[in-house]
Amino acid sequence: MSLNPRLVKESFSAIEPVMGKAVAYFYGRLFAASPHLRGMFPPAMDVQRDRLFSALTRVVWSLDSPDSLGSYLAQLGRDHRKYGVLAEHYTAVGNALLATIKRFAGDTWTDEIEAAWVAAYTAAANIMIESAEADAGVSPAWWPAEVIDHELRAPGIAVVTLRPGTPMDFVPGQYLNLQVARWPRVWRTFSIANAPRPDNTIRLHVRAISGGWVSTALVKHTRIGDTLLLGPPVGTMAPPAECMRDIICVAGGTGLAPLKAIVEHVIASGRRPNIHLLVGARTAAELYDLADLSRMEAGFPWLRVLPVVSDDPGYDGMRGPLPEVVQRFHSWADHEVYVCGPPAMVAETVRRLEGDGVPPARIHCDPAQGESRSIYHVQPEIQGLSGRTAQPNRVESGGRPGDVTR
Ligand SMILES: NC(=O)C1=CN([C@@H]2O[C@H](COP(=O)(O)OP(=O)(O)OC[C@H]3O[C@@H](n4cnc5c(N)ncnc54)[C@H](O)[C@@H]3O)[C@@H](O)[C@H]2O)C=CC1
Repeated sequence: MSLNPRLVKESFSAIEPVMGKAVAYFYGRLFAASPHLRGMFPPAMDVQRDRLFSALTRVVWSLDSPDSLGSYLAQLGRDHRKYGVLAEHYTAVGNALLATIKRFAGDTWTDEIEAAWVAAYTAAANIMIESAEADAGVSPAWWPAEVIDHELRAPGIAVVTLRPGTPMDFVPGQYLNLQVARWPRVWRTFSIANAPRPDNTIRLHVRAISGGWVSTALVKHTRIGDTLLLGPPVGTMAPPAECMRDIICVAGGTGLAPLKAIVEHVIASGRRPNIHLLVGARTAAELYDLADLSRMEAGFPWLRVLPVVSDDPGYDGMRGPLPEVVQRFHSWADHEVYVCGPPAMVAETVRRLEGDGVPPARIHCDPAQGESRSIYHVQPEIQGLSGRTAQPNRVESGGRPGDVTR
């Protein structure tokens, strides 16, 4: 059984335009074959669908980059330990996935394509399983964490400080999944907004998103003394290693969180690069962390914090759309660049910086965070799998798209 990334990618691109239907079909198929799995998922599946789509897209389009795919899958495997599911679910998920791809590929499906998907899924699932098994020996599946501080910093924006029951190792720039008691099985991602601290506390910057269950619970209904559940830290954004270049960080809204962690880390490392931190908000009132940032600036003369307000003509400071302000402020071609915030802001900032000659390898942004943005979540299972394989069965039957209960 050998990998054939080309065949997997070609068949996947045929499905991408109807991905919404395909993902709905996938879950229908999965729950029809394994009804007991439904209870492991949240009541509302909308975010879940996005997560599956994100994960699948990322895996398929990374098949030619085994190193980065391997570390992504290993992280995904470790992260899935918190769902507390069982080994055989990998097979159930694989079967449902294969049936779905076959159904939506229609006439283009061949035995060769099927073999390519079986090989790819089996390899991916085995990396996740092995990584989770290795992690089980050294790290908890999740961390209960106590809320030790809760500050409402602006309308709908809170800074929440947590103390995990056992210390959590993480890299500045990483994020984690979080569950509140009010919404069991609903996990949302938030970046850790500080570098590791001696007291092991973790800070989160949270904006209550309209319709966002977890973010609203965190901002409006969480009190000091409450307990939350944290998944393991994930994500690949990290401080520059051994790099003497100057740094620019472009933070949109609560996208500030991981960039603040990175800046804290660089300051604590003893290095002295010049750091420009551009902090964008729509209104001055939403510059929720300025007091803290000013303190950092006062303690580290190489840091310049530059607030930028986009939607308030009366604001007495730098005004305008953040990507435009970044571009016109300075040439950043020699800098290490970190960008985080709303996806469109990130994309536009990156586009402009690349246009101005910043090499893509020096631009760092993580693909997802916050309640409004979803993360990979295939929801297979993980524990106690030595010697077992997650290989799905060949597709045995198929109905029409939408015929999810067959
Ligand atoms: N809370 C967290 O831990 C993290 C959150 N994020 C993400 O950061 C984002 C933060 O959202 P908000 O605070 O509501 O930001 P926001 O909507 O208030 O915007 C923040 C800044 O980005 C600019 N901006 C927004 N949309 C833009 C666009 N289409 N083009 C150019 N500039 C644009 C605004 O003008 C403003 O300067 C969310 O997407 C969230 O998922 C990312 C990482 C961590």
